[in-house]
Amino acid sequence: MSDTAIFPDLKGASVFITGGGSGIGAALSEGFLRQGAKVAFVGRSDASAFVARMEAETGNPPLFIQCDITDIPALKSAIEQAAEAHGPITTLVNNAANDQRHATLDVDEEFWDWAQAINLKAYFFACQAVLPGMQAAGGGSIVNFTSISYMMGNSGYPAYTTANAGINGMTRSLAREFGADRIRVNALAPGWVLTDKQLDKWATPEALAAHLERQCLKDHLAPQDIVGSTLFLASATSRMITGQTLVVDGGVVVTG
Ligand SMILES: NC(=O)c1ccc[n+]([C@@H]2O[C@H](COP(=O)([O-])OP(=O)(O)OC[C@H]3O[C@@H](n4cnc5c(N)ncnc54)[C@H](O)[C@@H]3O)[C@@H](O)[C@H]2O)c1
Ligand SMILES: O=C(O)C(=O)C[C@H](O)[C@H](O)CO
Repeated sequence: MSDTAIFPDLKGASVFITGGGSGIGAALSEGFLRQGAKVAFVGRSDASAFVARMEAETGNPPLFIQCDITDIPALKSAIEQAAEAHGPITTLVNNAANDQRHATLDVDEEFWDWAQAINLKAYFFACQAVLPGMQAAGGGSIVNFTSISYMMGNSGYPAYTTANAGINGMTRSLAREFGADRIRVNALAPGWVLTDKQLDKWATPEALAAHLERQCLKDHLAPQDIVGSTLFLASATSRMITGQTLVVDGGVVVTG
């Protein structure tokens, strides 16, 4: 991992990350662990190999709780379990999502509900579950991952882009409602980040070249490129920033 600034207030902080065992989420887990934070994360599949690797490489093992975030009672119970182990959660990172491609005319109600359950509903109920603990702790920071895909007006995954836009509205409303409690709620919109899954599923040479053409900065983003901005939004370094969407995309220029 490339060098990242140290944020002293994150040492010992109780951090909860959805989907923290692979993709961008794994880089985020590692980034918080290297700050000395107490990290709990949820994911659907067994993450014991990742936990062991983090313990070996950072000396600070994360707590993994197996959970499908579309099961809201299970998600709430995982958040309670994390708070019991690490103390009230003062940083929530809503990261888990699914950008499965789909054509508008093929979407049925079941698919729509599934897409919103992962990409929007779980975000809201994770926020709801951590807010009372943050109020009692005197503050906290929530980082909701969204995407530039809806800002670009991309086709090919309309249920996902709808949820991404919804995340920004939810972020601004929660920032307003809980600002007086010193709880900050921000969104982070990555550009195209070349995770193993993106490379495996969607990244053709043509699509990559076309995307780079639209970026001001001519390097593709890696998961590590998202870590510093997330740590910044979590830490008190950004204490007067709330209700914002931070775009980390290499400067994508959106045209007609
Ligand atoms: N990779 C990109 O190019 C990109 C671009 C823009 C935005 N984003 C956003 O960044 C975030 C992370 O993206 P990523 O590319 O790392 O995704 P990913 O699909 O590689 O990883 C998502 C993680 O969430 C977990 N997850 C998915 N569904 C789950 C469920 N129902 N229950 C529990 N865990 C579940 C997965 O197991 C995985 O660990 C997402 O919010 C995504 O919208 C990614
Ligand atoms: O949000 C996602 O999952 C993306 O992959 C967004 C990318 O920037 C997009 O696919 C590139 O056109």
